[in-house]
Amino acid sequence: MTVRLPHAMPQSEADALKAREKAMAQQLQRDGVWRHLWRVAGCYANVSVFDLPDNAALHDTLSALPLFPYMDIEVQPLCRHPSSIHDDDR
Ligand SMILES: O=C(O)CC1=CCC(=O)O1
Repeated sequence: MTVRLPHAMPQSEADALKAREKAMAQQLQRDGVWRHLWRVAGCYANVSVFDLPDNAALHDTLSALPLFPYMDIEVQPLCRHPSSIHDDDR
């Protein structure tokens, strides 16, 4: 996800959006839905792993994010690799 806030957006509006995004992201992590959240070094972007039952649920989750209107999102479907030794890849 790459965040592209308009330069003209007032700082207070941007700060409020980021605070709502953080609260939702942390709740989704507690719920086990947002499994990984990594900053892309040097960019206002992240790489995330979501655990959801299907594409419709992923779309509903992503489009409910407060920053959704201001993000370019690229989705790559993942599934368990047969050689993985990590239980949490299931
Ligand atoms: O900062 C970002 O990459 C966008 C974002 C995702 C979760 C969050 O709190 O901010």
